[in-house]
Amino acid sequence: MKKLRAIVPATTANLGAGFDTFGLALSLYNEFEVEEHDGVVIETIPDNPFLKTPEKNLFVQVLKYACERRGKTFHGAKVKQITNVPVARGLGSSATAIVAAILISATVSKVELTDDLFFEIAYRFEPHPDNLLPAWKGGFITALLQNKKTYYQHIDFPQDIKAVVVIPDFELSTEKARAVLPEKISLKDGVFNVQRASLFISALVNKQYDILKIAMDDRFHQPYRKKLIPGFDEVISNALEAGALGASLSGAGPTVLALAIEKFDDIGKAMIEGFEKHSIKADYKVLEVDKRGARVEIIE
Ligand SMILES: Nc1ncnc2c1ncn2[C@@H]1O[C@H](COP(=O)(O)OP(=O)(O)O)[C@@H](O)[C@H]1O
Ligand SMILES: N[C@@H](CCOP(=O)(O)O)C(=O)O
Repeated sequence: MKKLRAIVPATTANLGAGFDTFGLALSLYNEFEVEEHDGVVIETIPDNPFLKTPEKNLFVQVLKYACERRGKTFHGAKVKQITNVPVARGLGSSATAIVAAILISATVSKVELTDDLFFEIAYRFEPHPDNLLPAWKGGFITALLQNKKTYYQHIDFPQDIKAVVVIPDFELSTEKARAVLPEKISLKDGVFNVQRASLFISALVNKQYDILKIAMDDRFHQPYRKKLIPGFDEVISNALEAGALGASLSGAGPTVLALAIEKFDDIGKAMIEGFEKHSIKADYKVLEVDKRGARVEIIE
């Protein structure tokens, strides 16, 4: 096997009312380099002892599965990861690892990567098309999984909208953030979210940005998850006051997302203040929408 590199964008899922449905690729990238090796050796930049453990490293686990699925023995791999997407912060870090390994396996085995093949492998590791699809294909995607089939649509995301993501300095695993969700929701809350999710799509298509503020509200997950995120309400209201078009939890959190066409730094700083009032340190990034999705390069 040659030395290969996969570059995969971060994603922000849900965007408020589109819980388990909407996902957007962002201009922040994880890189995964791999070459054949006896045994597994993982280097992570920056150093991350957790990700250097092969059993915890989804990139290695998916590579191994994809290799064995082809009837081959997995002898190991030398992996170098440049991790710009923080782990367990609601920016689709696990999806970057899964997508990278699937794309690299398909390239090595010279197999055409169909949707069926992609999802057959990906869903063994993470059942979230709202992260997997934008990480793979880029842009904004609305998706659903029914009877083992994934239905999805790409929607043009306005060029002038940027994402301000405010990343607090604590981790929240997707597993933990899903464990606090209720089994059932009321009809009233169901209607609330359907109305807002539909309005969100219409506002994007018609470029009617003043509607985004109301369209990004949610009753499916944020009211439950915010208990795990000190300052959440204040961070959202600070973002809106500073000029954001709309704001929501990013994925399962704890990162908070604001969409904006101006005042990006003011919005980022105001959101950080919201966290700081609750003694949480945070950092912000102003990101573009990634339209390209994941890619694989042959290095040597
Ligand atoms: N960049 C990565 N490389 C390899 N494995 C990863 C990576 N990011 C996450 N994982 C694995 O996936 C698990 C689940 O991560 P998760 O909580 O879903 O994070 P995120 O919300 O950032 O996707 C982690 O505990 C880790 O074992
Ligand atoms: N729809 C999922 C998305 C999880 O995204 P992540 O980036 O936090 O893994 C959810 O909200 O649980």
